[in-house]
Amino acid sequence: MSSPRIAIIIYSMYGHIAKLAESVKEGVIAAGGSAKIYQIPETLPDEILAKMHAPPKPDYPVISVDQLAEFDGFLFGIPTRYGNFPAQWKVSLVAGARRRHVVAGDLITPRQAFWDATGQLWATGALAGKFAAVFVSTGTPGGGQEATIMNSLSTLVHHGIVYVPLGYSRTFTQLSTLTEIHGGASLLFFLPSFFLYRGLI
Ligand SMILES: Cc1cc2nc3c(=O)[nH]c(=O)nc-3n(C[C@H](O)[C@H](O)[C@H](O)COP(=O)(O)O)c2cc1C
Repeated sequence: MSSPRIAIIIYSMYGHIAKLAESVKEGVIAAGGSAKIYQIPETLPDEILAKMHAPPKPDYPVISVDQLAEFDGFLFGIPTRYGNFPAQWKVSLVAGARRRHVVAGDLITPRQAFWDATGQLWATGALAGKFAAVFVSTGTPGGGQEATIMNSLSTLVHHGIVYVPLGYSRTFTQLSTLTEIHGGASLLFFLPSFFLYRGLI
């Protein structure tokens, strides 16, 4: 059986998700697979990013929504915004979709957010039956890691993408330890179940 084609797809403004993505990739390799890291398009103009003290973007290829159908599985990296996607991933409110950025007095129309550009894929079921997991970064330990993942599920469900949970069956020790700070969705632990789900190991 051929290896599943896995895309690690991230947005990272300050580099934390990018760093996590490298660990996630190591986890895929350790589980016997391979994966490539992609980043979604930035929607903010450079002037705004500079005001937000954002460092230069990581050096990953930018993925378009049309490429999603080429993969069997996804690992989505989301830096939380109040327990939800950042607008680069998905503009959650209708009002937000009409938002304008003001730069030096000029109005700049933001680019369409990644998930918001997947209507055609949704309507044709192009991503149905593919597999996905989500990893997040937050600024604070109780900052909404699980809320962010839960809020991503509606998008996955609409596409018919199967969410692969971490679960506790193989991770109880790691997730119940009180000796270190950790989240509840460490990809290194979840990945073997991803491959099990695919019947690959
Ligand atoms: C508008 C906004 C909202 C945020 N909301 C939260 C939040 O609810 N909880 C939290 O812990 N961090 C929050 N953060 C911090 C980001 O999650 C954090 O900077 C991000 O995970 C860093 O990832 P990155 O370095 O890959 O961009 C927020 C940041 C911004 C700009």
